[in-house]
Amino acid sequence: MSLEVLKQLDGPIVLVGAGKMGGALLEGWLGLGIEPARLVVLDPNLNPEAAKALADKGVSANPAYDAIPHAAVLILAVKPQVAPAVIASIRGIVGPKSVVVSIMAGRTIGFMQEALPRGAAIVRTIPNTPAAIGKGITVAVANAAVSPEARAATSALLGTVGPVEWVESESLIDAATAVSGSGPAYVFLLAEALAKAGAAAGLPADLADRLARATVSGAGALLEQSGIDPAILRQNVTSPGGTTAAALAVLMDEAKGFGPLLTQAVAEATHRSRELAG
Ligand SMILES: NC(=O)C1=CN([C@@H]2O[C@H](COP(=O)(O)OP(=O)(O)OC[C@H]3O[C@@H](n4cnc5c(N)ncnc54)[C@H](O)[C@@H]3O)[C@@H](O)[C@H]2O)C=CC1
Ligand SMILES: O=C(O)[C@@H]1CCC=N1
Repeated sequence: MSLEVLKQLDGPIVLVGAGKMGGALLEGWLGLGIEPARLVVLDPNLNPEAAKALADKGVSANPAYDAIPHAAVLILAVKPQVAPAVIASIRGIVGPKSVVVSIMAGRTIGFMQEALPRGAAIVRTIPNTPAAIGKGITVAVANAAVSPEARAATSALLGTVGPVEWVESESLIDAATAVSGSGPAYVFLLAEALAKAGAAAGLPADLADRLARATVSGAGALLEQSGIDPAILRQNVTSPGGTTAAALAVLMDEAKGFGPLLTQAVAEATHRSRELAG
């Protein structure tokens, strides 16, 4: 269904910025059936091998700007700090029927409305890097110029790499950025810290790495596939008076445990997202 919506788009899907997040979306799209010929990738720092690999797949990489028709969907996936210069350079690709989808942390719809042609349809989103394997999640908010068709096209495009959660209030995007946008980094840090803690407890470092990796990915898969509340899954591991209870007494400390630490971390990330608005 979603790919059908994309096939009917009038114009290319233009990705501006193919770094870690733009590249993850691109990998997801190519892996999940988007026609490569629909895609245009603009990134001045693409290395020659990457540009050739895209061209070999049928993706247009760094064509001349004036050869690019108005985009059906244009995804802004550059750093928020370079947004003013980048938007100025791509304005010509934005036509009356284009929808501009920003994945930039912080940059507001108001900022983009100022920088893009008057009346542009804009969706501000925050995806995350598991999109590369079709396991992302995106939170999105639209401005008033986004038609139901443009919203459907955006949902279809981002929906190829995971669910899309539409919200009505733009202010929620900063907190969503702190939870799901940055969140994979917190989970990877957990894997790193668990491996180090295992080595400190006497395991050979390479075994500790394998155990931590398999534990984080296995627990994530169980959470996803079982659909069971994480608190119940936690209780299922925890025998009264056993080893897990001993560890959780530290991790669930009301003052110094995971809970207050993550609340503080998410508050800091939310604050930083607001600062990046510019
Ligand atoms: N990395 C992540 O997990 C997430 C990142 N984001 C957002 O995605 C955006 C990109 O972040 P990353 O991919 O991490 O950064 P990155 O630095 O890996 O990618 C940015 C890309 O933009 C390219 N670029 C620079 N100037 C350009 C121009 N004039 N035209 C086209 N491309 C240009 C760079 O060469 C680079 O490949 C940021 O705004 C970030 O806030 C959002 C959600 C998650
Ligand atoms: O760290 C950042 O600013 C970006 C936004 C969310 C994940 N990476």
